[in-house]
Amino acid sequence: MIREVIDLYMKDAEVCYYPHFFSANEADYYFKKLLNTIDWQQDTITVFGKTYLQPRLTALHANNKNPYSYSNITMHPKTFTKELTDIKSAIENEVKANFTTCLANLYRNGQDSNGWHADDEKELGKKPVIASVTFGSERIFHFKHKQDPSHKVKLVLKHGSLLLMKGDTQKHWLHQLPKTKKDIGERINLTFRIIA
Ligand SMILES: O=C(O)CCC(=O)C(=O)O
Ligand SMILES: [Fe+2]
Repeated sequence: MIREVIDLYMKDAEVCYYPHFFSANEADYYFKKLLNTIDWQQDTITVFGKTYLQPRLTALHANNKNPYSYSNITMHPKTFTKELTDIKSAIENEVKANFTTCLANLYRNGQDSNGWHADDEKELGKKPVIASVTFGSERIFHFKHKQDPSHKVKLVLKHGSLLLMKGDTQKHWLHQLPKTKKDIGERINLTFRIIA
């Protein structure tokens, strides 16, 4: 299959965006299925010694037993569901990587968010390949260069889209999913990663 792909041409990074990686029908199907079959939970995180409820629900799935730790929490994976396996295969056909792990995020409404961070934990390796899929309400996504914060990139992550981050992206850039005052519904994000 031939799909539209947009290279973001960001300095010190390798990022590309597939606005319609999945068809509208596939995306509708996966959104409903994932909402109902994933065991979503709200974890607490500790940042600078203070404990907060995460402003979103999450789940970790993998084809190995390797945990994933960030912001002082350690998640232990469950096995992949049928839909996660199918989505992973569709991405791997395009991306030529073998993902082990999926961190799933459920943003319940515009008040749920994901603050500035880089996915640079050492278990992801030196140049992590991260494939990030969106189902449900579209949201704005921001990048900011670590050494040159005036260097910013914004994009809208659409229903059924795929954002691919590789190379030195995590080394040189932060990303976030800000809150929005818009009255919007749920968004599911799946980030496929390699944790060997
Ligand atoms: O929801 C998103 O699009 C971003 C998720 C993300 O950055 C992460 O889980 O590391
Ligand atoms: Fe991230």
